[in-house]
Amino acid sequence: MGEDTPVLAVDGVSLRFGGVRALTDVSFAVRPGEIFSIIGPNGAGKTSMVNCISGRYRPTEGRIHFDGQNITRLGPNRRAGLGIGRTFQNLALFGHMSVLDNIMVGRHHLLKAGFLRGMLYWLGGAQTEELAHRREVEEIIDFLEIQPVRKAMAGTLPYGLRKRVELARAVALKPKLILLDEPMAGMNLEEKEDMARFITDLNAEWGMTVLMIEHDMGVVMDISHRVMVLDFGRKIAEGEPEEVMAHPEVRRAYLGEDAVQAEPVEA
Ligand SMILES: Nc1ncnc2c1ncn2[C@@H]1O[C@H](COP(=O)(O)OP(=O)(O)OP(=O)(O)O)[C@@H](O)[C@H]1O
Repeated sequence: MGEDTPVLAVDGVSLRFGGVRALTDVSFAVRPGEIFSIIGPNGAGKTSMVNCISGRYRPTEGRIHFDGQNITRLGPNRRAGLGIGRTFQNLALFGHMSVLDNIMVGRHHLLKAGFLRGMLYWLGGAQTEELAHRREVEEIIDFLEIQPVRKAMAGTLPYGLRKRVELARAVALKPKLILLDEPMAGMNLEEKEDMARFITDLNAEWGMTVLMIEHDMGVVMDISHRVMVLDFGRKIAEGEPEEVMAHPEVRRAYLGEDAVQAEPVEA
């Protein structure tokens, strides 16, 4: 596979719920090492698109390739196993479990040793594997700066920190592509700045390709390499942040038609 093969290629994806057209003929590709953001007004189809990629929804039409492989018909678990990780718009942590256990849960499918093998090789392979496993989890905990709360019950943490633990759990699966659904939602400015830094570091230092839905335009413009804009389920623009924001249809979708028309028009 060449370097130019996109990590993710979405081709002509449409999604209907009965009479509702959530997505209409959307195509785009995410390149290796990119932070790619999907923006758009409420109900534009952003979460629907992420759900089509993670396997939660099956597109009515179109194809999705991950790393060159057609994954359109695969279920969510197979896609996760291939290297697609995700976080959710609403928190999905086990509130009564410790931060450490919440993160370990994410990794269980990565352990090769099954029960029998574990019994046979307890003093050998499985134990070594378990140790390596723990070391990697500790590395993620250090990286996301959650050491001080590693033993705390996840449910007792402030919201911003819980979001970070959720990110840690997704990262623990070592995904090649991570889908972030509104990672900054409900955060204060400081929490947003921290989260933006973690996402850029994950991308730059750990080489993780990121596909993100985010409403906070400041963050999107700051950290995205490329942005796609959806409106009423259709793609209306795609490109680098500045060029997308200058696009007349994007301004119309965000600012309202009147605001755009009110601007002086050159003769
Ligand atoms: N499970 C569903 N059943 C029926 N309609 C749905 C379902 N999920 C989404 N829709 C509809 O599909 C359209 C796109 O919704 P979606 O949640 O993908 O938009 P969004 O851009 O993520 O919005 P928001 O920014 O508000 O989260 C909306 O009209 C929504 O009502």
